[in-house]
Amino acid sequence: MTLLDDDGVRAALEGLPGWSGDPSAITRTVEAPDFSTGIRIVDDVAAAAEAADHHPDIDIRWTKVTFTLATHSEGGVTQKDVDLAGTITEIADRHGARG
Ligand SMILES: C[C@H](O)[C@H](O)[C@H]1CNC2=NC(N)=NC(=O)C2=N1
Repeated sequence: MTLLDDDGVRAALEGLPGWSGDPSAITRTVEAPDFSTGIRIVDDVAAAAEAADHHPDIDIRWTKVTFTLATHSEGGVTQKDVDLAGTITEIADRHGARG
């Protein structure tokens, strides 16, 4: 899996609303309608991560859930991270999260 450079990450972020980052990692904090919904988002993301064999760092703070993605084996952001970020966005949108 090829590492994305600065321009590659910038271009990818244009297609990922709410995400920010640089070639080391990309991140997004979503705000769920309530704590339980946040946990359901995390549960659905966990299933997607297992299916993709690619796993985000996840920080849960009441209704705010932060996802951070990097490909550890490559030392930075790859297409795998961009793809999972898109899936996380779909999941968060489906559960009515903002941010
Ligand atoms: C063997 C397995 O494919 C690797 O350990 C996977 C698992 N999940 C992973 N997740 C993330 N975010 N980065 C990785 O490099 C990674 N590697």
